[in-house]
Amino acid sequence: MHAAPRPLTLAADGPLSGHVRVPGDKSISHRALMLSALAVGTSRVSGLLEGEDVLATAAALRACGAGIDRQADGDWLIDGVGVGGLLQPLNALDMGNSGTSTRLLMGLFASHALTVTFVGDASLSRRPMQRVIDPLRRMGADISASPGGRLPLMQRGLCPAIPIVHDLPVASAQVKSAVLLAGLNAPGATTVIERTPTRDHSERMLAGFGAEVTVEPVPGGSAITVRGGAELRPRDIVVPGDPSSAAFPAVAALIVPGSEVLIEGVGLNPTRDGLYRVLAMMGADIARENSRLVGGEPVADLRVRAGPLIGIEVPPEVAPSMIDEYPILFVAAALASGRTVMRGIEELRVKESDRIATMAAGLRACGVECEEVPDGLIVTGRDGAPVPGGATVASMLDHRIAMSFAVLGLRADQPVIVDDAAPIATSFPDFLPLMTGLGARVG
Ligand SMILES: O=C(O)C1=C[C@@H](OP(=O)(O)O)[C@@H](O)[C@H](O)C1
Ligand SMILES: C=C(OP(=O)(O)O)C(=O)O
Repeated sequence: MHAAPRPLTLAADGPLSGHVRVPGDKSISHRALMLSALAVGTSRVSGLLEGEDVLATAAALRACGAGIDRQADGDWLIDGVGVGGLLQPLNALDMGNSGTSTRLLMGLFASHALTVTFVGDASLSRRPMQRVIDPLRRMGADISASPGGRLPLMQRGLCPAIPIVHDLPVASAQVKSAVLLAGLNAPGATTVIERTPTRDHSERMLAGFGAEVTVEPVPGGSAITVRGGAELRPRDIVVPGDPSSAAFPAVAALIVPGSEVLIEGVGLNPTRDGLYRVLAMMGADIARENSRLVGGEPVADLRVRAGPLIGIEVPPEVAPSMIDEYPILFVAAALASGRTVMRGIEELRVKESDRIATMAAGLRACGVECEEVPDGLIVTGRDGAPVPGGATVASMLDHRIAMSFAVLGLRADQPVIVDDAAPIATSFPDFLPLMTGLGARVG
């Protein structure tokens, strides 16, 4: 997908300022397309993230019979085929760099009698799929994966699927969602037991489309149950701004002295807002203004002002609510005073890259002291002093690594060169114009 590497360096000559709006939430955008494609009739989605990951989901659903079109006003119209109504795709489905597309679509196709081949880029082809293969096999899918339970893989679904109770072995919203999506076309109740809460967009949106979903406390967690067989009703969805994307301008504003930035319309679902809670514990000045509900999701404008940050021990239980935000938290920690200890985050090792190892290597190259441990990273902050920089860092086909080091460059004595910024287009295609609009300079 990404041809020639595109290096990127950002710098700041003075404070960042302005009002910005980040693109639509990636998790919600994937789910809006998938559930609309299974509804009977036409759904409208406003604010859909038009990043490569979400476009991979759209292309896959289109290849299986859903009508998916972008309107001149930027809204997307989706003509659904009904639960169980997807058609046999003619070619392999290319998931690009997107774990969410792959795992959720595997679930969705597991209850269709279709043979589907999933392929992806070099990063996605290294990521573990066994965590979805296991429950989907129990639901009746026949899956042949590459060694280690990886892509490329071929799957033959069963229609209807067999309802199961699945106790999640890892805290993963993708696995939870895959099982619930398969359960839509299974007779009776399909239940996922979750020990630690993870993002609940699937549960919220399934209920919004008219599926019967219940969440009940069970010893040591909660049981999320979907009842199969219900017809999904089309609906209009407004996608809030992505808190995971907002994290980059937010941390940029915190670390560039004198900055004040307003980020409008940021989704702050409590299963997603961990970074903002942790930054507040570190002393960050981030005010939530104009709190409201958008499309059933809590949203606010974030006013971020630069100021000193204090290193802390980040409570491991917060991890699922900010799992994608650790790379940029490592950057904030690099500018804080004292040590920031971030543990219980071994899941970072199986994202688009090993985010602990990739960030540790790049931070060290930029002169930041850090200690990698099996389940995390301990960063010794520079107490507000700029990092030395003067290094080229590898983004490893990982959008969040690329954006994190671009932001670090804003507070570095010498340039921080990101070797390849092309992956940023997977989740935040307008990252660069947004950052330059706030006063950053491409250096
Ligand atoms: O369900 C989702 O939309 C996502 C869940 C998380 O993955 P895991 O479920 O693998 O933790 C997250 O890292 C990913 O960016 C999006
Ligand atoms: C991990 C991520 O996404 P995915 O799993 O969908 O590739 C991410 O966006 O940081």
